Order: sequence, then structure tokens, then C-alpha cells
Amino acid sequence: MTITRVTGNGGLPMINVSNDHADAVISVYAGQVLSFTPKGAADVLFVSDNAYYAEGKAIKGGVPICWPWFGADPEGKGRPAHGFMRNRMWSEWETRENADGSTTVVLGLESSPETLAIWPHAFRLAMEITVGKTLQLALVTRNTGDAVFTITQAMHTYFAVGDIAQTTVTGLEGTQYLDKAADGNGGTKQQDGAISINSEVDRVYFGIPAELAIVDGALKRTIRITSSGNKTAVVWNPWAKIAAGMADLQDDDYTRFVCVETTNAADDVVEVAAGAEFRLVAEYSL
Ligand SMILES: O=P(O)(O)OC[C@H]1O[C@@H](O)[C@H](O)[C@@H](O)[C@@H]1O
Repeated sequence: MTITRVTGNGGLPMINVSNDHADAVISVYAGQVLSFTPKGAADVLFVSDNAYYAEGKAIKGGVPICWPWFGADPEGKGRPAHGFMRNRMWSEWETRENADGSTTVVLGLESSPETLAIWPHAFRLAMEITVGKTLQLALVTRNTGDAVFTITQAMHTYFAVGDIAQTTVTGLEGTQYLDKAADGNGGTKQQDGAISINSEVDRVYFGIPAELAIVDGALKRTIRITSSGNKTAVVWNPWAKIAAGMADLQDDDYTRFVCVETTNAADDVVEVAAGAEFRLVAEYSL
């Protein structure tokens, strides 16, 4: 096993992991996995060639962390969408080699005067990343204050696909979803069959099963996503017009990824009692 600490794009600190099972690139900035390549396979994750690598900006791709809220500021105070952890420096807390040959890297961040000014709660947030035959992720929220707080959150994962037109997302058949791409939020709809993407898709699915899959006809592979701690999942693809308006995406990048996000979103709000810990867990495998 090798763990190499390098200066990555934009001068940001990154950790390269290489073991018998896979290679991975992990950005300490934003606590974000950028690449997961099982031996003999193509990268499971997509990162935009136009991504920003700069303090204060989110990196478009990999596994961005949305925390302590998902989506728009829940209190309407004009704070940034998806919280304040995806555009700030984290720290390396621990690395270890496991008996099965996998490698664990733990990144984290604790509340500071700066975060308390944005969100007035003491916390300790850790991202536990295990690179093995699969990629195991745990986003662990600890309430270090003396009163309960509530959060919504996401592992906003960009999965690489060969061609969005030959991709389906399965496992959500028959569930209800909030259609955020429809005018006026569209209300709740029911998913008929597997999800095909041929226009903007921005949906919060409710009552999700423990396993979802991305079936990629072009790369001829299936990515399995299992999760726990969440009742919701988000499926997002901006499609052509929105992608063209995003400076950190190339115009045709929407054909190369789909975000299938392990979330506590919408009404899936998590209460964390004083001194308590909450784990949101996801695992990706080919
Ligand atoms: O461009 P951002 O801020 O990273 O967000 C991307 C998308 O993230 C998704 O999770 C949201 O549901 C979308 O509404 C949003 O557009």
C-alpha cells in the first residue's frame, strides 16, 4: 500500500492512495474524493476538466460534501447552497491499512469561530474513506455542543458514465419523487420503471431502498450504490442548457456523468442530540 501526499491542482493538498485493489485521489480541501479506480477498470467518478481548484470554490466532480444543509439555505438567510464544507480546507486526521488490503483515510473539520458565525453549532465532522475493492464512505457528524441541532446533507457524487443516452438508474421504480426541474417544483410524482435521462433531471426520491444501480450500456458496467442513514436520494443531471451555463463544466460534460446522491434531503431532516453522533454511509462497487 502507498499513501502519497502531493500538492494537487491549484496548490491544494491531496492524498494519492494505491493498494492491491484500487487507486484513489482524495482532496484534503473540501474532504472530497476525486477519483476511485478499481484495478483494471476505468474511474468510477467524474471530475470536470474545467473544475475550479481554489479556496472558497467547490470542486465540480468526485464526491462533494453538502453539509449542514442540502440545497438552498433552509433559513433563507442568503447563505450558500449546499452548506459551507465543500469550499473550505479540511484536515487529515488518520490513515490506516486494513487487514483486507484496503486503505482508510479520515479527513475532518471541527467548528471554529468562522463556522460558528455562519451556523451557530459546535460540531466535529469526519469523512471516513476506505479504498478497497469497493469505495466505502461514512460522513460522521458529532454534536459537540450542549443542545440538539438538525442537519440535511449529501454525498453529492458525480459518477462517470460512457454516454448518458445509454445509462439508466435502477432501484427507484415505484418510489415518489419531488421534481425540482419542473416549474414551481412540480410537486410529488411517481417513478415508473428505471430512470432514463434525456432532459434536465433534478429529483429528490423518497423512501429509497438500500441499493441503487447505474447501468451503463456504453462502458458495459454497472455501478452499485448501497447506503444507510438516509431515506432520500437525489438524481441530478443538468442537461445541455444548464451545463453550457456552468463555467466549471464543458458544454458536453452532461453526457459523461450522472449524480446519484446519498442524501438526507427535503423532509429527511436529521436531529443530532448534544454529544451524539450520526453516520451517513455509502458504498460504491462495480
Ligand atoms: O452547482 P451546484 O451548486 O454544485 O449544484 C448542483 C446541483 O446539485 C443538486 O444536488 C441539486 O439538486 C441541484 O438543484 C443543483 O443544481
